[in-house]
Amino acid sequence: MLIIDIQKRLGDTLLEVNSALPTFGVSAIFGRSGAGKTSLVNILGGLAIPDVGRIQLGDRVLFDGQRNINLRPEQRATGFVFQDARLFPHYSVRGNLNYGRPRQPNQRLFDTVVALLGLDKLLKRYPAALSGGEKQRVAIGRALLTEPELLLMDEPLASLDLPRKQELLPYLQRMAAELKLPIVYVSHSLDEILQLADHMLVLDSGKMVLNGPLEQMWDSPLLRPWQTAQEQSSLISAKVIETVASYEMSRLALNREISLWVNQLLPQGELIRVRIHSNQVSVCRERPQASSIRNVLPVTLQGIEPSNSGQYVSLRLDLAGSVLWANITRWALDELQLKVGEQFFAQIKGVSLTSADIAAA
Ligand SMILES: Nc1ncnc2c1ncn2[C@@H]1O[C@H](COP(=O)(O)OP(=O)(O)OP(=O)(O)O)[C@@H](O)[C@H]1O
Repeated sequence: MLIIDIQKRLGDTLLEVNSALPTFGVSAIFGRSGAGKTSLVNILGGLAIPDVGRIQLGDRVLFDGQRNINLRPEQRATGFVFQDARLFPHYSVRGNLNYGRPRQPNQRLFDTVVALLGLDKLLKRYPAALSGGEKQRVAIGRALLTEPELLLMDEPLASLDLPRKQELLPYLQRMAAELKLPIVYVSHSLDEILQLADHMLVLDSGKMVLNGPLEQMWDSPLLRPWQTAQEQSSLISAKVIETVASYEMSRLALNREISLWVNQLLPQGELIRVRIHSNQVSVCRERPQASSIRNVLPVTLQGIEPSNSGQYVSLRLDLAGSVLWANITRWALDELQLKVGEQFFAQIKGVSLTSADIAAA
């Protein structure tokens, strides 16, 4: 565990975090501008000092105010990746990658990182001849080659345009999946977090308001301010149990009886996280016959929440133990006379799920 129990006054804001993050996978730090995300990451890396508290990574104490322990950044074994790549312009890519490596560098790790980040063809180039996305890949490689025990990434995609972001995301996904290294990842983007993170900590005005596994945090009402009705969604993890190559569809098992078809060919046996937009889910009392919709799934109504605009309501449904949200009009709610505890069917179009909605879990 990465134990964080700190306080720091930042002007008018008191940053106060008391939490534990897992020491595997990607933990996203999310929140509004000025919430304290960068300050928290700087504190973890030793670039800023808390007023009081303790930070412990596994059994290593990085900071303990009471015991006067404050490891310097280089003693903490943390790698940093910032918004801008901060490469040395007079060093080649190879020179940048070698900067800050241990005295007896691990050649196998060098080869792995170069392959993982697709840097082999860039090694002789200088930063001026790299695109923004390529520079960030080098910055990430350089951080990994310092052989850190914790990688801190402060909005590494924020300075890139959308095509460059999309170019870099698969590298980050591969890196997160293949390296056994905890990553703390600051982001403004729920889309990015969906693609990368396993865990999410949300800060609001310096206070931690959410902290837990991504699926459990995803539909929290506290995240609503970031989501328009079109963006409201549920997040469900499931294993790929069947693929139909001729139709490019895959079936995900939600439990022994219930499964979800998605319009992607996915690797058999892989655990997948899928986002289902609430506007793409409709409900019906009877199972429709001969429908074009692939997914007609039994659900139980757990709750009905009004929307801000009052035009529609959000139904909280139990789908094989996972939460599924459906937005329907108030008119439909009145007509169907839905009551909490009732069982009926949810319909989800397989084609409503795109690659941006699907990530490895
Ligand atoms: N050294 C400091 N002294 C005084 N106030 C500070 C200091 N550092 C940060 N702050 C303030 O603390 C708050 C949190 O800043 P921080 O940069 O950590 O937020 P953030 O969530 O990373 O924001 P952004 O998403 O805009 O980068 C802001 O209001 C900022 O002005």
